[in-house]
Amino acid sequence: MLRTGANYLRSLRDGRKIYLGGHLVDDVTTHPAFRNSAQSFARLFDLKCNPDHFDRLSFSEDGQRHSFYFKRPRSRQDLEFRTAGHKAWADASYGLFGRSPDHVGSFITGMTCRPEVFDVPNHGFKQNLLDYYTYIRDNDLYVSYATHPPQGARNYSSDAGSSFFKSPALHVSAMDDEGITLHGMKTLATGGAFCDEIWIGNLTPLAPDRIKEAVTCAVPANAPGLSLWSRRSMEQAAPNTFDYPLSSRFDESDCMLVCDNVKVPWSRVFTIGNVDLSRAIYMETGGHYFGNHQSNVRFWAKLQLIVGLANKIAKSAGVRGIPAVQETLGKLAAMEATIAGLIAGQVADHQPVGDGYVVVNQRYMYAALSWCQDNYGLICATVRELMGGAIFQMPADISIVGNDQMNALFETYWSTEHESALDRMKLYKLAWDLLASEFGARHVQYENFYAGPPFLVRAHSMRLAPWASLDQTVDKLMASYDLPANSASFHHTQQIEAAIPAE
Ligand SMILES: Cc1cc2nc3c(=O)[nH]c(=O)nc-3n(C[C@H](O)[C@H](O)[C@H](O)COP(=O)(O)OP(=O)(O)OC[C@H]3O[C@@H](n4cnc5c(N)ncnc54)[C@H](O)[C@@H]3O)c2cc1C
Repeated sequence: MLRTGANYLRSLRDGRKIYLGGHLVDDVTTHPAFRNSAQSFARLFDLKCNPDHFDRLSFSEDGQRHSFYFKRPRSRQDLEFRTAGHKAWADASYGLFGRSPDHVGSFITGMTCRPEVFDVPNHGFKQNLLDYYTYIRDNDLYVSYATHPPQGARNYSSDAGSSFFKSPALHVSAMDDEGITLHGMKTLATGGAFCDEIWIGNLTPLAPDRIKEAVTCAVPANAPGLSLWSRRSMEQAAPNTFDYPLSSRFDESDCMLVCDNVKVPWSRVFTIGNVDLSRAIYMETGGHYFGNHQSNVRFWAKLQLIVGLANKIAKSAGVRGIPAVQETLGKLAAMEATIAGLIAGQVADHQPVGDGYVVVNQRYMYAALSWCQDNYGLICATVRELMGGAIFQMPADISIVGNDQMNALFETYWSTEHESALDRMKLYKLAWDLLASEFGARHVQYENFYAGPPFLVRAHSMRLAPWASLDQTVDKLMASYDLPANSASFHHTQQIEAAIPAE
């Protein structure tokens, strides 16, 4: 089934508990902190149902139509289909929704490509995963995830054996025949305000004694006892769309997940009590690779917006003909081509996974992730430098057009030969919102941390690098030469010099 935007919006009115400071949000589809962004998510759902995009954004299986990211790929063509779907969706939201439904949806799809990893004695976790995949696929559900302990948690001893578990980190506080009970806090469900379901897990490695935290499960966003503590809403802080075109419409939300005796039936539990397995399920299946490939594609869409903006800014400022500026634009264009190439390479050099499935090239995917982490801040700083002081030369806000006399002066003095004053203001307001506003600053932080801190992302490249073959390259070169022909006399001279006492 493919859900329409209207159907999706209706399902968000489900009594979920979202706190904005001390205020309980009654309905995210109408609340000024969330309503425009909810509409932007709804448009993604509508795009899938649009006949023009039908074949690109959905596929048929088991007699039903499904969203593209639920496709389990068996060939390069299948991978290309998935990548094109991610790109079309990311283009529709300009790469600004990091956790669009195809992110965690891809993680879960990737896990089902090697479900035997979930197979542990006395539990039906493998079947639970496959059933959950079918459930979210057939109902076209949007899943977000919270997979890290809260920062404060590392200062507590886990005290796993005691009945009183001191850490604030989310953990299993009880279990019975029906299922498990969750208590505590988890970091950080981006999209939490807008999703149907939340996947709870562990992408940060857990210390061996933190067994109670080693749980993987899924809960509906309106589960009794679950609350989402949202950061400040940038949508609400934006006075209008002209001055803040992105904050006002693409604020995807980041929420801490707080569980107060949340009951989870066994059918929604995927790992429990196994510290290593709770993390291995992502890396030893297709999960981490499909999910983060989506992130690479989404980044590419955002970079295309940024590089396009840089070009327009250079034209608007009348500096595009200057060689140094052209060099800067060339550097940005090369960066855009780099990420495009890294994405294409992942598909071209795909790898087998599980029983007949394929996954994007794992090393290239992590290389792209690492490259994005290293370069996003630099890219933003480069374009901000191109902007000069433009934003501060503009009137405070769009209310200028409401004053005829002032507006006439504005158009007289601020227009250029090729651009109206209003068009210039529109361009710079957009650039500022993307690169420098609170929304822009959040994106810098997002690109640096959403896949875990940089040292953890680099650890994946360390883990997968073909060290033996890299060493062999060095060995081969070193074996191609030896001691100099006159080495005997060379050593003799050295020995004599060493034997002479220093004065
Ligand atoms: C905007 C945003 C959105 C996010 N969305 C999600 C989401 O949807 N789902 C989700 O699960 N998570 C999400 N995250 C959480 C993200 O994965 C974590 O922020 C990340 O794992 C870092 O954890 P932390 O914030 O607790 O920082 P910490 O782990 O406390 O790190 C703080 C600093 O210390 C450094 N540091 C810590 N330990 C080490 C070490 N051993 N060696 C070297 N340096 C170290 C880090 O690199 C960092 O610079 C999001 C984060 C951000 C910022």
